[in-house]
Amino acid sequence: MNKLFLQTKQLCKTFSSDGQQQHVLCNLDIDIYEGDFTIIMGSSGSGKTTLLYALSGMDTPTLGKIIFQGTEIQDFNSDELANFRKKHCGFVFQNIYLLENMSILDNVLTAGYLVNNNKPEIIKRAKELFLQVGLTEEIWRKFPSQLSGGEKQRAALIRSLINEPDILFADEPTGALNSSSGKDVLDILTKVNQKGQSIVMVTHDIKAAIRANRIIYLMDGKVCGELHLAKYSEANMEERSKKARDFLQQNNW
Ligand SMILES: Nc1ncnc2c1ncn2[C@@H]1O[C@H](COP(=O)(O)OP(=O)(O)OP(=O)(O)O)[C@@H](O)[C@H]1O
Repeated sequence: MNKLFLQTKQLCKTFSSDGQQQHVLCNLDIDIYEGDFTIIMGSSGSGKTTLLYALSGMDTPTLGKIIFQGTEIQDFNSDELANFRKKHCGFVFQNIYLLENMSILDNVLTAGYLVNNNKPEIIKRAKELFLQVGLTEEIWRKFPSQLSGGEKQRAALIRSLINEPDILFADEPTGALNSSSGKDVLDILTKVNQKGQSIVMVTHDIKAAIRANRIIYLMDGKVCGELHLAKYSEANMEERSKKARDFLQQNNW
């Protein structure tokens, strides 16, 4: 088993509105391992995004601990949290959030320069990543509004990887894409994971879920099931699809 990397201990998140409390995450103990592609699934409202936001320091838990490589991040102040996110985490979302007034290349470089002021190194890495995901120079010179949804999501992925994050958090990154663009994005995620990138991703899509080697199923803010799979390869697609479908059925998905 890979090295323990990110952990929650008795993690709770409660939202309060109009005098009502909603316990969205309830005493979660989750271990995430380095190099894993971990998927979080569950029905709508089960707390998947809330968990992802807590794990990545984008939101603070109500109770409990989040331990990243031995450091408890829930006690960080806002500057320390911002620093943690900038240095260690990459993010991709269903809504892509590229800056519209900059070229795709500048979107990526700007993210890179926030962490590394060695500009030639960032430019070199950005160009290598663009070519790896099949975005040509003609495309990276364009502005976001001139790209297809799939191209934009690939660009957003490059932006999230430019600083070589320890962990990539993804919230339904294929949710708004057609199946061919979705597959391109999943192929990239699979490739970077095979090179060692740790990924935690929320999805509703079984095609996305079977790229992972671990699926955690949430129900009402608790872990109600977990499936371990071999690392993805085209050769074991059928077998892993069946295992994932059976697992999801057992969990009344
Ligand atoms: N900032 C907030 N304030 C109040 N309630 C919230 C807030 N964020 C989330 N919730 C509530 O917490 C519950 C869980 O939300 P969350 O987005 O984590 O679910 P999810 O499993 O990701 O759902 P979906 O699959 O529909 O995206 C929902 O009932 C939601 O309304």
